[in-house]
Amino acid sequence: MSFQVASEVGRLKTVIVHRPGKEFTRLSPSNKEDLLFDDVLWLNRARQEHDRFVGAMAANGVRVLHFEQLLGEALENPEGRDFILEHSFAPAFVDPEILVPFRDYASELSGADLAELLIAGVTESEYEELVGQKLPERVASRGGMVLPCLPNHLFARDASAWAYGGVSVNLMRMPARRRESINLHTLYTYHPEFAGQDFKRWDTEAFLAQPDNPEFSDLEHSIEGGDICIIGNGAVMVGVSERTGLDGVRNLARSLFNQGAAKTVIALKLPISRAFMHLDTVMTMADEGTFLAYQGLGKVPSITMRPGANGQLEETTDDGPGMYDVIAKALGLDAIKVLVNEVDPLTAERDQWNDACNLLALAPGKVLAYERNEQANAYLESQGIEVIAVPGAELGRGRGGPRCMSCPVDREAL
Ligand SMILES: NC(=[NH2+])NCCC[C@H](N)C(=O)O
Repeated sequence: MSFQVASEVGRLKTVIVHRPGKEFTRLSPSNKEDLLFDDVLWLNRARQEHDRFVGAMAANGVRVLHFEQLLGEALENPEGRDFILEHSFAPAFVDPEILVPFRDYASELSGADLAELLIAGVTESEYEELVGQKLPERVASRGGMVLPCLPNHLFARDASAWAYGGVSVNLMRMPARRRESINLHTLYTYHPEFAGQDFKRWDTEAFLAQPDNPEFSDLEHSIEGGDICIIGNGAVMVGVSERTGLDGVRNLARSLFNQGAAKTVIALKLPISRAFMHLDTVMTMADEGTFLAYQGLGKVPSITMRPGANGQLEETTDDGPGMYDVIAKALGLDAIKVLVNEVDPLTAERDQWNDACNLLALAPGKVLAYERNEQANAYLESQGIEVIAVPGAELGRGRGGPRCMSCPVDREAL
């Protein structure tokens, strides 16, 4: 397998996805907000939709890897297993009183069963049956889960993101998603198809400072893949958002520059809100030099980072008006094309909420999009973009579309 993501739109070759599973049987009206979902899901329908999504990629020659299977395989490696047992069964996530028997139980599982348990979590009632011990009264009275489920693995884009010849395992902003990074680190470090292969890690120090650190208070260091857009020509555009802090962008820029993997990183300052949680909820690429943007985004301020003297970052700021020129310059183009569907603002807002801007390019000018955004897709077609529409009535309830649900590992250069 080769590992190289040098653009957003070159022909997509290999991708990691996560098919929704048992974790969604735990998503409920009382916990959905903490788990970052706007509604509960009908699991079987969500799985059918996801199969269509995967089928559309496979039909276009994409090799689709399944996260849960990869994690299970990585956990067959004793060191991978030890790492995950130590950091996931840690006081930050599991009540200290049950930590030891719970970890002992988990350590006996097969790789596949342990992977499922880590993603699906364990409810209080399951615990007693599985571990064969009564839950202490204090723990049992919480009415929740003794190991929380991780439904946001569905959005495979966020916890790790590939850029040029390497991957960043990300420091997630929201507590509900922090354990995802532990799983991704385990996969990339211990899975036979990834371990020791020819790729870099952009995160290492940041990640290792985080795995199960209960304080994790320095949110300016967080970064999530939905904010990271590999625009090409050695440039990366990163949203500073509800999820990504400016220091997180700077850390990524330093890692990329130190290895000569990139020469420009543009930090775009987004409004801080759930609807705009990541850059890819409001702006993605559809073709070479061509972007699709939500009309409500407008032009936002940016900081352009380039390698400076003595390993420092050289930063140039723009207050907003120059946004498109800043991007064009990083791409070495005279201008970029930004497609904005000028419809009634309420329509635009509804479409954006349903991920109309969250495109996954399979090749230049050929994108996957949710079929529900009929009018937005017709607009794209009118602009010469080929749209392959996939269902997302259930999948979209967590606010993520085709781009969010995919983690490209290998993409042809332009
Ligand atoms: N790249 C993205 N836009 N991901 C969407 C993530 C949605 C997820 N429920 C969250 O709130 O974290």
